[in-house]
Amino acid sequence: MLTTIWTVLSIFGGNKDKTGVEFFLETTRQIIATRRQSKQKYNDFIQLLMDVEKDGDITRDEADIHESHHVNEGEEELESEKKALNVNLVNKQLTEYEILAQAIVFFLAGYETTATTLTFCTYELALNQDIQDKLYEEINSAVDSNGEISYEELARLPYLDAVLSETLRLHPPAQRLARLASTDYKLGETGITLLKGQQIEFPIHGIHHLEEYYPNPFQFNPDRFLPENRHNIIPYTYLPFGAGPRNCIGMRFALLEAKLGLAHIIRKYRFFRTPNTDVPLIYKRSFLLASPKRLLVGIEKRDQ
Ligand code: HEM
Repeated sequence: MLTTIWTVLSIFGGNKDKTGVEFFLETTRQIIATRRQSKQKYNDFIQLLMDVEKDGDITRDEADIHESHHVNEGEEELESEKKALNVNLVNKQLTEYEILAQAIVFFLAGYETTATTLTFCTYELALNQDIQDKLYEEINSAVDSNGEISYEELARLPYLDAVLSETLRLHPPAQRLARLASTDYKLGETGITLLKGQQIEFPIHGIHHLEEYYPNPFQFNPDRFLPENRHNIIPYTYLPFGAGPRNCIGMRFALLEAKLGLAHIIRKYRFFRTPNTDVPLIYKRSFLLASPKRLLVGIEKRDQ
């Protein structure tokens, strides 16, 4: 796994410089060593991984079996999750190498993707003042007298959810998904048979921009994701977090984090288009993460 990460980072960086990975490896190694020495327990991700290493006893929580992407839920999906999550997961232990690999994936997958989502969201809000105003109204009506928003309150705000979902549709941070066929598989009546060992790629960005799934696909229109319209979205045509048993494990956390961040930012600041705002955006060539050459918007403090 680390070899793959190195390759990916080298491609991103455009050279074979391993300094970034080495920094993460060294930091994680040090954290693990210090904790082992002090025997102090922390309430965080690395501690969870260390506990798995120590106890060697991981069995799946019943609730995990029912997890799947909220708009991609179907019998087939749940069945495949059930199969995947019940296989070979008993008594899995992690080596230190695996702990390091997981920690790096979480650093990479966990930060860049959410930051990119919020960046694209501010861009769309800058271009669509009416949508920004509507979002501001919704958020303002939900905060308490201390300016705080509870988890329950955040989760029930339909327009905030719709704005982020539409951002993830129009600008999915991950461009593609990949799977390896574990067996020969005939694709319905298409005449196509996937061969065992073949890699299959799913162009998320392309699927999200097809007129037949999303009318007027290049328009930023959060209404598509409002509760009364959501049923129009065909399962597996909305894939910002992937799908199936190997979909994004950080999805719920990412949505919570992005919603909380956005709510606090929008309450205090307004985004707007400037002469330097590129419309449309100009992208760098990238095989994995969407990355514009530059993304400039104006920002001003709101009168409170
Ligand atoms: C807006 C934010 C995010 C987006 C758009 C995103 C997107 C994705 C996508 C498309 C995949 C591949 C899923 C598939 O192949 O079906 C993935 C996998 C993954 N993501 Fe995220 N992600 C986000 C945030 C996070 C966060 C916050 C974390 C961790 C805290 C995280 C951890 C992971 C991990 C560990 C995997 C690999 C899962 C596996 O292979 O089983 N992601 N993510």
